[in-house]
Amino acid sequence: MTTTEPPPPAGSASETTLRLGGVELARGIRAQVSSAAAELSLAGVTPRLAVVVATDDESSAWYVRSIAKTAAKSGVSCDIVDVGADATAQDVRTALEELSNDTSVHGIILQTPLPAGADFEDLAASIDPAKDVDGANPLSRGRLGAGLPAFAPATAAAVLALLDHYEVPLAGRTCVVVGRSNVVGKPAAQLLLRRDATVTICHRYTEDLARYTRTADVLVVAVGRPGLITAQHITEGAIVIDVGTTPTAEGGLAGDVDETGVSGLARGLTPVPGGVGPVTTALLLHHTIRSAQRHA
Ligand SMILES: NC(=O)C1=CN([C@@H]2O[C@H](COP(=O)(O)OP(=O)(O)OC[C@H]3O[C@@H](n4cnc5c(N)ncnc54)[C@H](OP(=O)(O)O)[C@@H]3O)[C@@H](O)[C@H]2O)C=CC1
Ligand SMILES: Nc1nc(=O)c2c([nH]1)NC[C@@H]1CN(c3ccc(C(=O)N[C@@H](CCC(=O)O)C(=O)O)cc3)C=[N+]21
Repeated sequence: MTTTEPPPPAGSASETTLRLGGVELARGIRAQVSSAAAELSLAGVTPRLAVVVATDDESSAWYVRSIAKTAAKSGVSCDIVDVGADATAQDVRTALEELSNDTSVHGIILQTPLPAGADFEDLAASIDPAKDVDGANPLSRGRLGAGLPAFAPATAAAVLALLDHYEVPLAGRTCVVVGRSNVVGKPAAQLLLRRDATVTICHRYTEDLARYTRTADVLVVAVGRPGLITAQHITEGAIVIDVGTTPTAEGGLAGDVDETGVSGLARGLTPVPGGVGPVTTALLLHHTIRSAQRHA
């Protein structure tokens, strides 16, 4: 066995897979956030986001660090409210209620996962819908599903923002979403449906996953299992959005898609890191700005 992979020969098919990076797009969104934050501050309002954490999960920690760093650079004030991984559901609820009642707070996000015995859907109902910048309150979810104005979960919004940024047509196209969490898979599917795509949702109980994913013009994968999607799961020319972010032993992040395997087959693939993640963070702040503007 060789320890290093030989580079692909010049002119090989892998050159045709476009890297659908999110860093540039995120930068643009952050620039909008910064100028809107500056305008708000002239009006005496400091946009403020509160992140409620009750987990030691590494993937969540990555995200929280990324939110705090990006907020600091963009003129958004960010409070990390860490109630501890041993918090009770009532501890989390109390924190969410206090932040909902605090008029200086414009955005609230509750990180997943939660401690055993704390139900996300149940707790998210305590987030003031006006401050629900990650679309977690069942009221926001229902409105989104009904096609009414509401904040979409930032990750699902980031999937659509990337597809739009790279001008991927959606109306009438076949989109397959792998993963059905309320935070990512389900809302992403709803947003795609709203854009007139034909949408299939796959999950743990889907038999013969590849049978469905191979039908996809656009494949969105949000599972959290590195290497789940291989060359046999996609059809030539597919656009693949990899939402997965699993921390690796080396301190990096791994997506759900076997990048080497699908390269040359997919028309485009989002990298991990540097794809959906940065756009998610930027959009969360963008939502916070919109909430602060309404408040002002
Ligand atoms: N980049 C970003 O901005 C973000 C990245 N993430 C990452 O995305 C990933 C998914 O997050 P999240 O939705 O919260 O995770 P969840 O664990 O809540 O959901 C995972 C989903 O994947 C499904 N699933 C599990 N195994 C399989 C399988 N073998 N085949 C098909 N489906 C499967 C599950 O199905 P079932 O429902 O049947 O159990 C479930 O619906 C994680 O890696 C997370 O870190 C999350 C949010 C933002
Ligand atoms: N209620 C809730 N909503 C979430 O959206 C949510 C959550 N809980 N719990 C944890 C997961 C994980 N997640 C990530 C988002 C961005 C990056 C991200 O920005 N990653 C960068 C790298 C980060 C960095 O460089 O600091 C990248 O992919 O390039 C990672 C992970 C959101 N999640």
